[in-house]
Amino acid sequence: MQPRDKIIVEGVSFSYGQNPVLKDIRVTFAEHAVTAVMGPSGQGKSTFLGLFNRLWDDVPGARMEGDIRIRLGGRWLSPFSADLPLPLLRRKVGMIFQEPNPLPMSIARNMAFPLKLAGLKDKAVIEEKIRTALEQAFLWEEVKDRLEKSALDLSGGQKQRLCIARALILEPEVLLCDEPTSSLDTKAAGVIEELLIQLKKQCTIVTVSHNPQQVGRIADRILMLHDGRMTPMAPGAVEYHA
Ligand SMILES: Nc1ncnc2c1ncn2[C@@H]1O[C@H](COP(=O)(O)OP(=O)(O)OP(=O)(O)O)[C@@H](O)[C@H]1O
Repeated sequence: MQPRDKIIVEGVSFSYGQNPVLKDIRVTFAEHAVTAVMGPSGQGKSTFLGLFNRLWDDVPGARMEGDIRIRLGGRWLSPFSADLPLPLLRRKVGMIFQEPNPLPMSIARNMAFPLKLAGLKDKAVIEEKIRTALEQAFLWEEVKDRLEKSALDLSGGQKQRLCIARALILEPEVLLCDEPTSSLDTKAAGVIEELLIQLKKQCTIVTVSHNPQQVGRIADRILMLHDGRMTPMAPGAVEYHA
């Protein structure tokens, strides 16, 4: 069966003030796939990723033209739609970053935090959701006996899996990953790679990576960003120096 589109990007250009970064990008993203965005440093990969959850809303002078549609809850919506308030958009389009960013509080409170922001109060439901998300992120077994301990004492790889679990707890339909393994050692990075492959069953994943080997292992599709333009790459054809 042909995979369905999850995201459609139509003629998107983006600039920071006088600095044009993205030029007339037209691309679609398939549901339940890992799509990797590659390209040399400073070409706009993070900028592109951040368009899907309006990360650049508050940057002075930032301007986007064109259209983005994301199929959320069965409806095609623009991230800028009045039907999609920013907190809801960010629940449905989760994001993880290069440096894991747990909050300076316990593992359990890190996990409960987004649920409480979303208005959930039932303690038993929160506990169940925490367990499910930590299991999905391959972290439960490692932390189940230390949920009340500080998240800051976890290893780098564990912190990144905690951040993934914290995004998953909101049941996102899209997960944006901005170089999610670049601060990790090879072993910890391998766990995250395996995790992303598993997570595409439940989410559509768009990941930025500088690592052609990694992309070869995890991506169903590769897009190269260069000079503001985006081009699909054949698997195996990816070779560049960042
Ligand atoms: N908040 C911002 N304000 C102004 N310019 C920015 C901002 N963020 C990024 N830029 C500029 O936009 C361009 C693209 O940056 P971006 O971080 O998106 O590239 P990248 O491909 O993700 O880079 P890298 O691979 O090094 O992470 C760069 O010229 C950068 O200086």
